[in-house]
Amino acid sequence: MIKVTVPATTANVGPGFDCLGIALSLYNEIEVEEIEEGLLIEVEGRDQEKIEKNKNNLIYQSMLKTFDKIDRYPKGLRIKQYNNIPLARGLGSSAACIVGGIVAANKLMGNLLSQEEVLELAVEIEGHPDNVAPALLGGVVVSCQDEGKTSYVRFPVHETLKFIVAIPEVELSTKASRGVLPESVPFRDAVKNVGKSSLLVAALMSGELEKIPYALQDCLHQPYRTKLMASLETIFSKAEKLDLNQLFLSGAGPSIIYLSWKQEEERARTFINLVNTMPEQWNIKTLQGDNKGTS
Ligand SMILES: Nc1ncnc2c1ncn2[C@@H]1O[C@H](COP(=O)(O)OP(=O)(O)O)[C@@H](O)[C@H]1O
Ligand SMILES: N[C@@H](CCOP(=O)(O)O)C(=O)O
Repeated sequence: MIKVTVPATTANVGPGFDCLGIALSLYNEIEVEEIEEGLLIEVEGRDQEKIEKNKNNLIYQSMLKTFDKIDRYPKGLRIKQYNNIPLARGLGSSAACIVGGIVAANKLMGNLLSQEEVLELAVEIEGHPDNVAPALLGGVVVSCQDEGKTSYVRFPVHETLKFIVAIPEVELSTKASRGVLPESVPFRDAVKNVGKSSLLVAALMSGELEKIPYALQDCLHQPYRTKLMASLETIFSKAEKLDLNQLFLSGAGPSIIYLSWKQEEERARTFINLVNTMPEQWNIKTLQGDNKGTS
């Protein structure tokens, strides 16, 4: 029996659209074993009723692509999923399946793929590197995909950072959320995002946490995506008035994350109280960064 544990991820982190992601201390577990024939899929935990338990299952599909790449196949397969990462909430649920499936298939067949090859295949399946890279490697990962090649730099998440994650019951698929993004943006918005994302990465790497709130502003995707849910627009607008500006949309949303650290507990409570005034049911989780990645 092969067992794989995969962390949730928060991608974009404000201005780092499609190129910045952080692994979080919320995990899915996958167990796989070869059987005589056929495909058996069991799913337990969060959103298990929404997950396909047949050949369309994303973990199975990711495993199959791995077997194709190494040209080795099991006789039959049993997959068991234990889910804690909610689907379609912007916490890298699909990335966790893709990375978990590839790593599990690779382990089952004798680890013939290198970590780089695992990452390349994961990016090919997901279509962008900013979730799958931190899901595989842990930590903070700055990644760039160009002409089929992915390059990245990984560094550990600062141990004092806390991620106050507000998760609504409402779903928003990554595909739908990407569909509302513009074909082009004003040059000044592009320049602003380059500056903010560069400053954000430098502050995360150097530990100059006080510079993070100023660096978290985004013009490329958040202004368009927050319009998809009235409460998102309200929370961002009220948070700005309350000077709670270390707030960003997690991945493609709809979850939002308030970044907190020492001496910030009071403001984090103000954020939680603000979220709880919204009409929908919101689940609040306080997470740390994950520096292990998939194991
Ligand atoms: N835990 C999971 N198990 C199986 N399939 C999943 C899981 N999470 C996501 N998927 C598949 O990936 C698709 C896209 O997932 P989505 O939730 O939109 O991505 P994300 O959570 O990364 O925002 C879902 O429609 C589903 O088919
Ligand atoms: N860069 C992507 C990130 C999607 O993250 P997810 O956790 O919502 O899948 C995007 O913004 O579409």
